[in-house]
Amino acid sequence: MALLSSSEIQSQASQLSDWTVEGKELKRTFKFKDFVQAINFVNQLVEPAEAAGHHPDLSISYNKVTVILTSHDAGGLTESDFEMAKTISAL
Ligand SMILES: C[C@H](O)[C@H](O)[C@H]1CNC2=NC(N)=NC(=O)C2=N1
Repeated sequence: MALLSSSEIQSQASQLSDWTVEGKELKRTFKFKDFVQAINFVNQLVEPAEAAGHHPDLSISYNKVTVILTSHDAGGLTESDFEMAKTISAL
């Protein structure tokens, strides 16, 4: 998947709420009631990530899950990252 230009990134990001572009990453923190709910959310990510062959970088801190999307192969943001952000937002 090809790297997006900065204008493509801006236009894609404008279609997403609650995600921020930070350098070569698309980032969002989700907050839950407790750790179990946070882990449930992480488990829900597994199937769409496997289906897309595109995997988020995750960090979990008690009831918060930070999701970072970047295309490691391409070395930056691609269409796959924005598609996965939309998929995750819709869970
Ligand atoms: C072979 C396999 O498709 C690749 O290793 C995929 C797997 N998942 C991936 N996920 C992400 N976020 N970036 C990648 O470059 C990537 N590469």
